[in-house]
Amino acid sequence: MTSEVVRQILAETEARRSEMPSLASPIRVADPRDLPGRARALRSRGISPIIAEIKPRILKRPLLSEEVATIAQRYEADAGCGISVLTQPTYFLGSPENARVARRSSALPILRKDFILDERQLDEVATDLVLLIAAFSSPLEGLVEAALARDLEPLVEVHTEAELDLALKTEARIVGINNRDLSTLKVSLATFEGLGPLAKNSGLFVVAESGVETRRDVLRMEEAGADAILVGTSLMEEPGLLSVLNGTRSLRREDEGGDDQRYGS
Ligand SMILES: O=P(O)(O)OC[C@@H](O)[C@@H](O)c1c[nH]c2ccccc12
Repeated sequence: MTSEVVRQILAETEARRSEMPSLASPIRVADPRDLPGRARALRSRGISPIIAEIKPRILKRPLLSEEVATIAQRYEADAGCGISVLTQPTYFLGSPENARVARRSSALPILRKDFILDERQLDEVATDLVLLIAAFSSPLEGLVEAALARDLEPLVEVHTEAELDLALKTEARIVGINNRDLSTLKVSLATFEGLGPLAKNSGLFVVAESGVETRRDVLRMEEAGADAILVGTSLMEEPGLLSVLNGTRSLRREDEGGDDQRYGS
């Protein structure tokens, strides 16, 4: 079962397949950036690795290139671990250009977030990582291999144990466990707590995705084994929250409630 919104996105993507150019020249990013390496480096400094998302839908409008650049620079300055960029155009109001701008504007690894149904979509923009959704990106094994052949690190997203098993059968080294159920769009952090330890036992780099809003949520995901945590909505609403979520700035009680001072000085 899939939600109406997701069904619509999949139908649109499917319809675009007929216009996609053939595989003349598979794309290759010049100098791939290593997400797990950066996560390790941050962790050794006591910083929680947060993959911060650029998700225009939260602002209900597409972003100007300058805005994408500003957000990307802010995420890097606040010790983010990577940047996730929505490129899905209609529902999420993203674009491949946003991924290009984000990569130009910061030194962080860039994860492209879209609904990848066809190998040719991988050549639309050069990034460091690409999201493949186990429930939709089919055949998963083939798309994982196609990504790896381009030095494009696949992050395979799962929401159930069956999908995790599917991901484990591929060559993927990074798995994302989505706390949001794409059939109901409901979020529960307990999803990661159930599947995270299973994925970790398999030796994968494990990302907790969706529904994280507070420092407490971050610590809860780390407790359950998250190597990195992906956050979209709450950062788009308040970019300054990144330094609170990753623990580089603490939220002081006396500052709570004030607008600008909410996150301490
Ligand atoms: O906004 P949130 O709850 O912090 O979630 C971010 C991210 O996990 C979410 O945007 C996402 C997870 N998987 C996806 C697949 C497609 C589009 C978007 C997503």
